Amino acid sequence: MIEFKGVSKVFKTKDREVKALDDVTFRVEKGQIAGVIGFSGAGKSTLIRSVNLLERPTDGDVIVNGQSIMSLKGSQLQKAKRDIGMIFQHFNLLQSKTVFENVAVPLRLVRTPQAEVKKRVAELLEFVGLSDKADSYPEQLSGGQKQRIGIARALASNPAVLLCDEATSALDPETTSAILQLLKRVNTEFNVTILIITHEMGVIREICDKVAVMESGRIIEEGTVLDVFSKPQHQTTKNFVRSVVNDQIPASVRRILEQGSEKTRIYKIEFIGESSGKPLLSELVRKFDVDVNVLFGNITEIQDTPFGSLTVEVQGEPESLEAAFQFILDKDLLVSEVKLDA
Ligand SMILES: Nc1ncnc2c1ncn2[C@@H]1O[C@H](COP(=O)(O)OP(=O)(O)OP(=O)(O)O)[C@@H](O)[C@H]1O
Repeated sequence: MIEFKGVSKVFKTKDREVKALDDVTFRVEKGQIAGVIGFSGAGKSTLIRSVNLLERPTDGDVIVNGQSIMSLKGSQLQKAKRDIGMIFQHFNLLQSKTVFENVAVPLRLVRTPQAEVKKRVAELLEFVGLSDKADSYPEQLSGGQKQRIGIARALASNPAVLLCDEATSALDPETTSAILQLLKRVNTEFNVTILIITHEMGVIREICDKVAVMESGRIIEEGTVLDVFSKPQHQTTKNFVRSVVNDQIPASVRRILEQGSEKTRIYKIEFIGESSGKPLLSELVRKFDVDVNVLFGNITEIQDTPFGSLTVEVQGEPESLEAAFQFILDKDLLVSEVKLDA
């Protein structure tokens, strides 16, 4: 569990002060995967680095696994930090050490006996699928392989919490997906709570349960990933959602709208999960004297839940259209009429 309570951080430089975090309150439950998204400079790195005190907040409190990390000192703080693993955008591996020795670093720090080190590193390399690379050096690995080693190293001390600082930003889309799936396994197999910071909404969509959107050091919106994707409130959030779910009116639909006819209406039916637009469409055709054409479909998956919209054209006499519209309104579906100025 990670909890930020009114956390602020002010950086003082020679000529000015920067408020990198401004009264941030946010909670990640045990076993959750939470993502924080924001543009460059929003304060994401400062936020994630405050969890293990790589940055010490100037105000507020950070609670990790039930204890205020900021009140700890000396050996107690070291012990608490061992319970927090971290992976980085540029992997931060030691270039002069083998893969085996890189993964062993946290174990060596606490003087783990050699036989135990060997056993644990072998387990970890197997978990990340790189048992055959134990004697290689980081420069001999691909980006994805380096991040797998970063993950193995971060897990060496059996942490309850894993911090991911733009962990996939340097990777291509396919490798990103493989690393995200590995993080999902870390979460489900070891019940590790994961906090991810990213500027890519695709990362949030693929593995997060919860998301917070940051801007100018503040959290401007937060919620479950499904809620934030389906009902984004803030313009910045809408822009992030748009980067993975295209909700613009396509040119072909625009042309129909421009022609404008009282015998045609266009609707966008949004759906989440099991409910889909299909039964509605066949019912419309059966019950009313209208024709229905699907103009545009847009379906994505948030974790394993289908999410998207269908844009349909309904044609008929004005009274049939009105009756069909009332029927749609009575349904428990998110339906809106598509208009040019929308
Ligand atoms: N050590 C520092 N000294 C002074 N200002 C800093 C320092 N670290 C960060 N800042 C400032 O704090 C603000 C937040 O920075 P931060 O790196 O947390 O943002 P970010 O969202 O992680 O951005 P990016 O995605 O570019 O890393 C920025 O205005 C940045 O310039």
